[in-house]
Amino acid sequence: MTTETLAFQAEVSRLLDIVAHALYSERDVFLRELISNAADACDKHRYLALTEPEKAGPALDYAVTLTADAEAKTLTIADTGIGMDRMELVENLGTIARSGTGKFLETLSGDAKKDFSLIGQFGVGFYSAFMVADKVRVTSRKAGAAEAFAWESDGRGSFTVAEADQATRGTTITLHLKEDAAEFLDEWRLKEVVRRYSDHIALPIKLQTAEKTETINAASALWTRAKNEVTAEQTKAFYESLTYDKDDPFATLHIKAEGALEYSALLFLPNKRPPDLFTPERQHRVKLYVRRVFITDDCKDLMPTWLRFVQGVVDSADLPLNVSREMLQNNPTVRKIRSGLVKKILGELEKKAKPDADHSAYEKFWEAFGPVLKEGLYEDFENRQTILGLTRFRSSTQDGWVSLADYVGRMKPGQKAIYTASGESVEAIAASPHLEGFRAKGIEVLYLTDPIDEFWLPMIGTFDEKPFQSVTRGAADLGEIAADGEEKPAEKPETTPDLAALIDRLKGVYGETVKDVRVSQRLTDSAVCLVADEGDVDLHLEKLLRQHQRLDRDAKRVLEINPTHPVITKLTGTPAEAAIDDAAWLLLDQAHILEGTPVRDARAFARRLESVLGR
Ligand SMILES: Nc1ncnc2c1ncn2[C@@H]1O[C@H](COP(=O)(O)OP(=O)(O)OP(=O)(O)O)[C@@H](O)[C@H]1O
Repeated sequence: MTTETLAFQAEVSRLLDIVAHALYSERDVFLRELISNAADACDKHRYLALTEPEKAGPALDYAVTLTADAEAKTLTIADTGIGMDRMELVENLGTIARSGTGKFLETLSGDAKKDFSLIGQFGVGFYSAFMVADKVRVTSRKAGAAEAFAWESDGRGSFTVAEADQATRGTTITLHLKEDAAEFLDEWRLKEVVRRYSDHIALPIKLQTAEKTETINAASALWTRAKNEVTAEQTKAFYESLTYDKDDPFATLHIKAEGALEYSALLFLPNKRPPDLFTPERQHRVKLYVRRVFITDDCKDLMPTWLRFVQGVVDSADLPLNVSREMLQNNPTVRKIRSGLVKKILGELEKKAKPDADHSAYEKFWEAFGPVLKEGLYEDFENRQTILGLTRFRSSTQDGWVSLADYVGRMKPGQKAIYTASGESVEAIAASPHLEGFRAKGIEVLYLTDPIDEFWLPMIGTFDEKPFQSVTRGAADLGEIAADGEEKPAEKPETTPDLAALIDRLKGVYGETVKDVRVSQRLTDSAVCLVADEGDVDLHLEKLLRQHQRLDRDAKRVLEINPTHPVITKLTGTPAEAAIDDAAWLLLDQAHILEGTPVRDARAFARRLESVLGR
């Protein structure tokens, strides 16, 4: 026999060090993690037996068996799942493959009592064994293999792997319990933990004692039972097992579809974001079962990416049991199920978003998942109008969140468009000069702060037949809208010959640097601002594209000037022959600064500023 000693990956060592020395708030979660791994391994084997029976080996009943040995002070968790070969033992139990562990470690640092209950969420659940054990031995025999291997470690930097004896397929984890973890030898304590965390596991969890072996969980798939046969506690425990969220979900959907398409589903809309919500994979988290047999948690077509926060299970009666992952791609049944689920989820959200429903609950949900749901505005043509109705915005005239219907109801006489302003934050947008004219007339502007907003907005065009109009693009025609308290819009002031002459002189100075110079209707306090011409890339989008190196040249902007501002009136009165170059360039630079983009030539800017100050 050869015993090989290997070092843990540095991140694992760090994690184990924290695990071993922490004070725990809920260390019984180790059992949930190990049982969940064991159940996953059985699910994987069941799928293998259906799709590649030649690799599966002999049939065995699927079960997870717990055995406590009071004398040896050990607790074992054994399964008849897919098992691991030598390489898998080393890779799965010695390294951390998934990202996000760093984040988990961060949540654990500091002196506070450690919350390990989230450990499984970060894909490192196995290591929670070291919360209760000072030595862990894993023996495993992979499906179809003749030999077995044993992995062993005290969690202090290294582990060993050697050949082992094991008569049948599967994995057995033996925990040598720490002195203070003897409670996990007690039959009642084990039963209580299993009932709390693992009752929903759809295969039997057995407790073996000297006298007898008994099944200690309900072992039936919750989602296939009738709604009235499932208690609120069972549903909640299932939700917690999926999300690690101890609070109630925002919404629960227990669906039973019958007729042309037969499936059941138990889906949850959570309140809190999972840590990987914005990773590039944008993977959803709904598991696919076929007649209670787990098939995959990676059926891309089952749920659109813009609903990737939905958690739960879908169980189809129409797909074949031996459906392969390839067959699930572009599968018409899966597509129909998805379309049904999306309708149900959106219907539920519409109920929750109704004006007479609990506002704060919907807004909390919106704050967590609004940016994801908005991806649907861009991606899902069919459901676009429904999603638009669910969308909430911050606004220039209201506290809290507003809907488009609210906005349209408040539009001013003469107002034709829904005005929007984009930026990094509500504060940054609120401070922008582009809003001055809107504010002066009491016209509401919706604030858009999510990067996705720049992408869906051009696709949408209108809501309730009102076009969307960015306050930083095009010529804002506020002249037709009456200010608060006024009957009619004020007459537009005529452009005086002096002002027209100033505009010509400015155009002459700027040459090709700007696209145009014109009188602004949106400025009341500031002297100048830059806007995007109709049809050009809007200002905020340009900034975003540049941050991602997706833009190689600057779009030319229109400079708007405020004819009532003292600086502009002074320039208007300046004799035509006087040079206004420095002032003109300083105004343009100022417009760039206000917009949050760098001045074009910092040295020239400084020189001009000094020269003006020195006069
Ligand atoms: N009983 C088992 N049988 C077979 N493989 C196992 C077993 N326990 C763990 N593994 C393997 O070890 C890997 C690591 O387990 P760990 O609990 O640390 O994370 P995970 O299970 O991948 O994450 P998550 O808990 O989010 O599913 C698993 O992905 C699985 O491949």
